[in-house]
Amino acid sequence: MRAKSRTDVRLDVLMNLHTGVVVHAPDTSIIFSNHRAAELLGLSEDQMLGKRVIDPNWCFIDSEGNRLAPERYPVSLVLSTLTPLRETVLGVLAPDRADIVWLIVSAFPDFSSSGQLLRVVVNFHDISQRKKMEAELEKSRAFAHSILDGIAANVCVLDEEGKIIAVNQAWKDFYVDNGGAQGHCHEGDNYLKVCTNAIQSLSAELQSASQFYIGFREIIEGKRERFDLDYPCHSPKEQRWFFVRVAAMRNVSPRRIVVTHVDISAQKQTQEHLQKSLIFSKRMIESMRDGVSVLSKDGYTSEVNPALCEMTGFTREELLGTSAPFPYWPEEEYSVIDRAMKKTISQQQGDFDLIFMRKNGERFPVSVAASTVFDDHGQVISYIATVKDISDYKKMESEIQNLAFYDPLTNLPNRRLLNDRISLAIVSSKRSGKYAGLMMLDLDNFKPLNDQHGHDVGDLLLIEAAHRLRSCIREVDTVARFGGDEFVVVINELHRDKTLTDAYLIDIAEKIRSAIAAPFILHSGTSNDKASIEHHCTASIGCLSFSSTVRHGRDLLKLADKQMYRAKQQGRNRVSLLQTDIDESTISTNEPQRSPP
Ligand SMILES: Nc1nc2c(ncn2[C@@H]2O[C@H](COP(=O)(O)OP(=O)(O)OP(=O)(O)O)[C@@H](O)[C@H]2O)c(=O)[nH]1
Repeated sequence: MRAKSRTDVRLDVLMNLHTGVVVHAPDTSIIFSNHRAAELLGLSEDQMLGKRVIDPNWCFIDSEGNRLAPERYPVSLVLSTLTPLRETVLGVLAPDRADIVWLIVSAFPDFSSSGQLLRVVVNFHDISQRKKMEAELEKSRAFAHSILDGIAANVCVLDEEGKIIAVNQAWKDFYVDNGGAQGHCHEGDNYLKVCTNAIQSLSAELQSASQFYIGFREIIEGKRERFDLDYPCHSPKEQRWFFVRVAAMRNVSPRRIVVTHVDISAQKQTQEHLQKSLIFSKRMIESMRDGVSVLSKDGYTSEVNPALCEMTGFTREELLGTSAPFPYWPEEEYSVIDRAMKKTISQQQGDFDLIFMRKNGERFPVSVAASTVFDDHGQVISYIATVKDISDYKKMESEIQNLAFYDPLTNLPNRRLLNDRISLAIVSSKRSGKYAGLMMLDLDNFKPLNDQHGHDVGDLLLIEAAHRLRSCIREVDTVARFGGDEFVVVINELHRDKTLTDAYLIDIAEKIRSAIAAPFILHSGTSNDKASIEHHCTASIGCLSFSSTVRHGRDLLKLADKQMYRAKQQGRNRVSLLQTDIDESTISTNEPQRSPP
């Protein structure tokens, strides 16, 4: 077999090159095409050789997918300009092929030594795969961008030197909102320069600016991966706050850094309002005149106000952190207060009158209003109790009680209480079967003392007379002021025998009469003008014994009154006893007829 000539070898190589090669004559007709060219162009060699116009359905398209007119084909351009065409990207639409084959095409004119155009050599190779990857890449870039643009935060991506290489839509909008020119958004600028300008124009706080620079530099230098910062970005018109996160992307080379700014002004404002309202509540609690104690949901004291400390005598430090039994609970009241606490927990609130204890051990009455505090989800946050010291109130209450039942001048029981005591004596007599005694006493010639020395001196005598009466009887017995200079004495459970009772009654009445008959030394006048008055006074006493045969105290009082007037009539300063056993008939026939003695 004949060895191939060098020309044959070259032709073989050319024919089998991986690059497509087509040679056109100056009239554009194809004079050479290798296998790869036919393959890439989607034509048979027969369809190519000697042809100018190929299949009408066959064409080149540009990168946008537009069909190219034949005069813009590479060969036509070289023929018209007689200059080379380098690396043009073209797509081939072949009739029998579904996919576009993308080529990178170069074409060169070939001249003779005399400068005559001999041919145009066109070469091309397949970049479809690369194009496909680029399209995929573009798709994923578009996808990433749409995600970025969908983020409300301002995001920018920096290269390893801190240059901004991408920003999202929110960043662009923010830039424009802040007076930046539409279309420009710092892409290509160094991020630190952008920050410096922003800080200068917005007069932000220097401290957060320097924190930011340090953190940012460390990320750029790869010393740390991430940092977060809240920073003020106030404009003359607005108070704004931002949260910034600077983070290096993971597993990305070369290094990329993502900066995210989130406007947290609303959150900050809410925080500030919350802070203010917390301070307000604290001040309010502090300024409350009632004591306040706040317990955590676990029952530990988390707050107390100065009023509670003052009231109890314990310091804030001594009360904070304490749990039941609290230092101001008296031991003997533990169970009562504990019940109140449990009631508050089960019913979410409660009002209680309790006894608390001061640090010095003194007990004092308090009124406590306790309630449970819930969060928005209905979970218990704490318990709060306001504590009012009601010592004064209780004192007043007892004074009112006194006024209702006691005579303010002598402090003896008044008529109302006397009626109760007589009723009790009747009940007690029924139970014991013993007689009780009743005395009606009227001072003799009291009026002249008033007339001569005035009512104040008369008052002094009434007070002293009350003392003397009290000293003549037992604790269990009663001396009441009936009115004016009249007193009533009730003596309980004397004897089962009436005669003995009467005798005993006379004894007491005589004792009283003697006590009243003793001279009264009355000190009148002011401290500068004091006078001592000696006054002699006597008493007329009507007395009777009674048992449970009597139903109404008022009947006894009427009978004793009548008896007392008898004593007056008999010459005063004496005791007169009703000797008959009292029953309904005695009462009806003994209707008192007061007449002046
Ligand atoms: N100082 C003073 N006098 C009173 C008070 N209540 C009543 N009196 C006076 O007490 C006097 C009682 O009157 P009488 O019992 O009729 O006068 P009396 O001089 O005691 O006469 P006899 O009872 O008949 O001996 C009246 O002058 C009343 O004004 C009082 O609270 N203080």
